[in-house]
Amino acid sequence: MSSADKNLSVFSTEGLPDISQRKFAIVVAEWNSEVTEKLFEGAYATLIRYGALAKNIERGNVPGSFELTLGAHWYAQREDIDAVVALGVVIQGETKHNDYINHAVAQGITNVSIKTNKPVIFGVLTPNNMEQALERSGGVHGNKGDEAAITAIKMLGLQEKITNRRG
Ligand SMILES: Nc1c(NC[C@H](O)[C@H](O)[C@H](O)CO)[nH]c(=O)[nH]c1=O
Ligand SMILES: CC(=O)[C@@H](O)COP(=O)(O)O
Repeated sequence: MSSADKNLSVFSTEGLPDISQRKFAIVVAEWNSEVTEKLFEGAYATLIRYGALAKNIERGNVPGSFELTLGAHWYAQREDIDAVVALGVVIQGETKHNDYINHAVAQGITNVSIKTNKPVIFGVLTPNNMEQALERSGGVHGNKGDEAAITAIKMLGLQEKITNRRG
């Protein structure tokens, strides 16, 4: 199913865990900031809506999506951070540069998540053009930032269930 068939901001909220004591980091790429700011707004608002406290949400900017991996790693290594949301927008250019960035950051974020044993969420848009980016950052297809935040919350819920750990 593509984003065109499933609005990124529509999701089941059944059984979400209590996140009032959980700490989140949101790492935001500055490239295409008109879009990444909207992703951030969506992610931040979703965390707050489902119970996170503003004082428990930290933001860090990185220059481009390629740097999301290291930014996420620095946050995920911190003992007090429970989950990290990485937000970026890599728009296809004339060359394959975007492919290298996309693959590197997808793999990099996966590695950080496994290495630190924490949810590190891939909130990176990989559109063909700015129009597709805008459609997925608060436009007709919803907001990937909302989806990334709810994914972080759901993974914390699963972690609690599997490990019997309360936040
Ligand atoms: N073209 C885009 C980039 N490019 C920059 C890289 O992410 C990186 O900062 C640079 O290669 C230095 O390591 N980044 C995006 O997030 N989005 C783009 O469309
Ligand atoms: C995805 C990018 O980094 C972008 O600047 C590359 O554009 P191009 O492929 O046209 O050089």
